[in-house]
Amino acid sequence: MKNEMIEKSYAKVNIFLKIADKRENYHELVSRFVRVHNLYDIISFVKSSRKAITIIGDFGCEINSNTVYKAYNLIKHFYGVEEFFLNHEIKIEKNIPEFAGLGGGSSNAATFLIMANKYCKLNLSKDELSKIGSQVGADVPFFIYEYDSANVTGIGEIVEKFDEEILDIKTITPKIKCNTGEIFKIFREKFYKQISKDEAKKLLDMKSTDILKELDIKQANDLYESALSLYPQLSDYEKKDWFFSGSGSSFFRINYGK
Ligand SMILES: C[C@@](CO)(OP(=O)(O)O)[C@H](O)COP(=O)(O)OP(=O)(O)OC[C@H]1O[C@@H](n2ccc(N)nc2=O)[C@H](O)[C@@H]1O
Ligand SMILES: Nc1ncnc2c1ncn2[C@@H]1O[C@H](COP(=O)(O)OP(=O)(O)O)[C@@H](O)[C@H]1O
Repeated sequence: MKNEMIEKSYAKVNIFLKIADKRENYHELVSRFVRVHNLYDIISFVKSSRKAITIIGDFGCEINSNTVYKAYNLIKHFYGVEEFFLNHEIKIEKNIPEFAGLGGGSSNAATFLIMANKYCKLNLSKDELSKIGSQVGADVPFFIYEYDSANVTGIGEIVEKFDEEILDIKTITPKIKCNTGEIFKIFREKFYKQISKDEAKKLLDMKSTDILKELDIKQANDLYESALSLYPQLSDYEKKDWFFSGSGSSFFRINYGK
C-alpha cells in the first residue's frame, strides 16, 4: 500500500530582517518570511518493527541536537505518541542546505509537529503547536502556520499572514557555515541599531517585491554587515538584485520572469 503519511517541509527566506530591540540574550526582529516553493525536504512516517524512536536522514548533527528529536521530546507525553513512534520511523529526505539561513531545521520540526498532530490525533490548534515549536527554535512558529508569506515579529513567536502573490524565489548557498549566535553577538557589539516603529510599520505593510525594489542588500537585512565582518568571503557572492537571508549564508533573488 502507498504510504500516505508524507509531507513537504519548505525552506524560507527573509525578504527583510530588521532588529527592533534586545530581549535578554536574544534580539526582537521585524521580518517578512516567505516560503520557497521549489526547495523542500520530504518527511514521511514509515511503519517499522524497530521498536525505538528512529530518525533517518542526512543531518550534520547528532540525534540530541536534531530539531525533530527535540520536537518529539516535547510531545511524547501526549497519549499515543510514544506508541506511534515505536512503530513508525521518521524519514527525512534532506534537500535544504544546513547553516544556510533557510530555516531547514526549524521547518522540519514544524512539519513533524503538524504531521504528529494529524496522525496521532492530538487535536492541538496551530497556536498550541506554535507554542511547542517555539521551544525548539525561533523560526518554527512561522512554519507551523503554513503561510506563503507572513510578517514575523518578537523572537519569531508572532506570525501574521501577509496577503500577496506567491513569489518565484531562487537561492544560492555558498559553502560557508554562518554561525547565527556569533553573528548576533557581533551585531550587538559593533553594529547595533534599532528600526523605528514608523519604519517597521511601513515595511510590514509593503509587498515583498516593492520592498526589494526600494532597499539594497544591507538595508534589507540588518545582519548582513555582521555576517560580512565574520565571513568576508560572502562578498564574492554579492550580485545586483540578490539579497541575504536570515543569518546566512544563502543569497536569494525574485524571479520576475513569469
Ligand atoms: C536569524 C534567523 C531569522 O530567520 O534566521 P536563520 O539564519 O537561523 O535562518 C532566526 O531568527 C534565527 O533563529 P534560530 O536559528 O532558531 O536561532 P537559535 O538557534 O534559537 O539561536 C542561536 C543564537 O542566536 C542568537 N539569537 C537568535 C535569534 C534571535 N532572535 N536573537 C538572537 O540573539 C542567540 O544568541 C541564540 O543563542
Ligand atoms: N532536522 C534538521 N535539519 C537540518 N538541520 C538540523 C536539523 N536538526 C538540527 N539541525 C542543526 O541545526 C543547525 C542549522 O539549522 P538550519 O535550520 O538548517 O539552518 P539555519 O538556522 O541557518 O536556517 C545545524 O547545526 C544543524 O546541524
